[in-house]
Amino acid sequence: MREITGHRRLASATAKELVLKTSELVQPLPSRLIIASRESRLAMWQAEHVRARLSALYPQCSIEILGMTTRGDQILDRALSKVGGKGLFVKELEVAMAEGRADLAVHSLKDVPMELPEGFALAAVLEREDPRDAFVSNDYASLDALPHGAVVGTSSLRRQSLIAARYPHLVIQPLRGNLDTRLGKLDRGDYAAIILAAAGLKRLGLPQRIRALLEPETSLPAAGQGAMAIEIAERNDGLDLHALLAPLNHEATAQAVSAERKVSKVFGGSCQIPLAAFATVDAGQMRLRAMVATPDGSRMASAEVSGPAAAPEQLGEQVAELLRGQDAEAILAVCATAAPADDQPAA
Ligand SMILES: NCc1[nH]cc(CCC(=O)O)c1CC(=O)O
Repeated sequence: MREITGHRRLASATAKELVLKTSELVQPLPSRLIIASRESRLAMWQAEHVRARLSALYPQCSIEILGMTTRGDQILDRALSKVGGKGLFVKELEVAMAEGRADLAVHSLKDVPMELPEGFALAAVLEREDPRDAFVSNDYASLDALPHGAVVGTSSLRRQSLIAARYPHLVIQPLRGNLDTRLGKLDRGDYAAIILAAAGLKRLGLPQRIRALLEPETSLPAAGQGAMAIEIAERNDGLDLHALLAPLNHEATAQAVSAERKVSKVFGGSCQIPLAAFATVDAGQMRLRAMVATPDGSRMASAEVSGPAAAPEQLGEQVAELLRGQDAEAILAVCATAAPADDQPAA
C-alpha cells in the first residue's frame, strides 16, 4: 500500500491548512486495480484508454483489464428491448464489481441505463469524442446521394426516425453487432450505407470509413453519444474510488451528459421512443437540444433551452417540458403501442 499524496502530518497543520489538505487525496493506494470491460474492440480500446490514464496518474499501481462477454453481446438475433434492454451490456460488469473481481467498469455512456442499480455510481465521465452520427458507405458520399429504395442500415430508432422524416424514399433495415460486424455487413453488400457513431470509428482508427458527418441540426445525437463513463460499486474497504477517479472526470462533458440523460429519464421510464438529446457547454453556459419522434418520423417534437451548465438536470427538465407542450402526447401514445428498440449497444 502506498500513499497517493503524502500529507500525513495533518495533526500539526493549522485549521486553514487542514481545509486545503482534506480536499486533497490522502488515502492508501491499492497495489492493483481491475477494470471490467466488454470484449468488443471498441470496449477494449476504451478500457485500455482508461488503463493508460490511470497508470500515468498512479504509476505505483498495477492496472489490469478483465474482458467479459455480456448477455447483450451473445444475443444478436432479437431486439434487445425484448430481452432486457441496455442493462444487458452492463449487468455482468456490475456483478464482477459486486463480487470483488473488478474495481471499476468502463462503458460507452450511451449504453448505460438512465438509472443504475442500487449500490452503483458513475465516478467519472471522460471528455467527449465527436458526438455526431457518421454516414458510412462504399458507393455513396452522403444520404443526399442515395437513390430511391436504397437500403440504409441502423438499429437505432432515433436514426431510423430522423432518416425516414427527411428521406422517405430510403429503406431502413436493422443492423446489429459490434462495429466490425456492422462494417462487415456493409462491405458484404447488405446495405447501400450504414449510420454509425463517429466516435467509435475514430477511436478504432477508422476515420477514413466516414464519408460524411451528420450535423446535430439534422441528426441530433443520442444522450451520452461519444462519451465514456467509469462506473464503480459502493465498497466497504475504505478505498475512495470517487476521489481516485476524479482527475479523469471532464466537467463540461459531465454536465452536458447529465442534462441529456435527464431528458432521456423523463421520457424513457416506461417506453422506448426515438429520442435525441444533445448539450454543448461554452464558458459555463449550456445549450441543450432535444427531440422525440414517432419511429416513422411522421411526427416530431424538438426543443432547445439555454442556461447555466451548473444546473444540468433543471435544463433537462425544462426541455422535456417544452417537448411535452408540443406533439409529445401523440408521440408518446404511438410509443406505447410500437415495438420497442433503441440505439443498440454492441459496439
Ligand atoms: N449503439 C451502440 C454504441 N454505443 C456506443 C457507440 C459508439 C461510441 C459512442 O457513442 O461513444 C455505439 C456504436 C454506434 O452507435 O454506432
